[in-house]
Amino acid sequence: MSLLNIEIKSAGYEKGDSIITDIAFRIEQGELVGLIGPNGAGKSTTIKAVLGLLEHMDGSVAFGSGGNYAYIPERPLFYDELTLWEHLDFVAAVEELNEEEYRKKADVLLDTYKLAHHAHEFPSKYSKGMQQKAMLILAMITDPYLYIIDEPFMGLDPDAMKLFLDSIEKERKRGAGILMSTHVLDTAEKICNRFIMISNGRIVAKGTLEEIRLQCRLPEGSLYDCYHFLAEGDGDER
Ligand SMILES: Nc1ncnc2c1ncn2[C@@H]1O[C@H](COP(=O)(O)OP(=O)(O)OP(=O)(O)O)[C@@H](O)[C@H]1O
Repeated sequence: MSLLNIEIKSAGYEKGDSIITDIAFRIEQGELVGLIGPNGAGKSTTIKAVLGLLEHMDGSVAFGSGGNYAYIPERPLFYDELTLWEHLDFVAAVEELNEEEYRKKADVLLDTYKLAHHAHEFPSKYSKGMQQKAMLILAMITDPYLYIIDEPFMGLDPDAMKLFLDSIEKERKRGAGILMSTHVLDTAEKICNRFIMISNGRIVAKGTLEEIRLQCRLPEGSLYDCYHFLAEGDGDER
């Protein structure tokens, strides 16, 4: 059974308003799938459809059984009056995590991401990159079977970027599936197993880089070359 199986005929923010059309794909265990496309193409809308946040949704979204999924939004969200440790305690309570185990795991993650000294401060006051790292820790603490990540690279410094990529790889090896939207194509090309390219609310190509190259007739092309070929002329006009 796939970790995620989505078949959207049409979806949008208001009844009858179709922003995305005929979007269908699956995510299997241990797969990192890149959701790629120009500004306004419909990547965030696709993610919102998966999360069940759209007013208009004609189609189906099926999650594989066996645990929880984690959503990491493009703009981190925190409770103003809670410290990072209090956020961790909150997530642990909601997810009913074993106290001893999650505290041990949290210590390691806080250390790895160099947030141990800031764990009793308010994440709402962190820098952008620190907030992104905090969001990632809050997601990883729950051992999700599926991650849905909207543009993770903005604001991360080179060390944080490497940490993030290492974490993603570790989670993938554990068997978690990951759907990740991004504009950072050279990184996506290196780390994603498959891609879904969206333009004007529709899938214009999907598959491995090899398969996308074939679809674009660019046998030697980079992901950027294929993206450029597929998105050319689309811009953000709809
Ligand atoms: N809350 C909203 N209400 C109405 N329309 C919206 C809303 N959010 C986005 N849209 C519209 O949906 C379309 C797709 O936007 P979406 O945010 O999904 O694009 P994206 O591919 O994630 O772009 P970006 O790369 O800029 O983040 C755009 O035309 C946008 O104007």
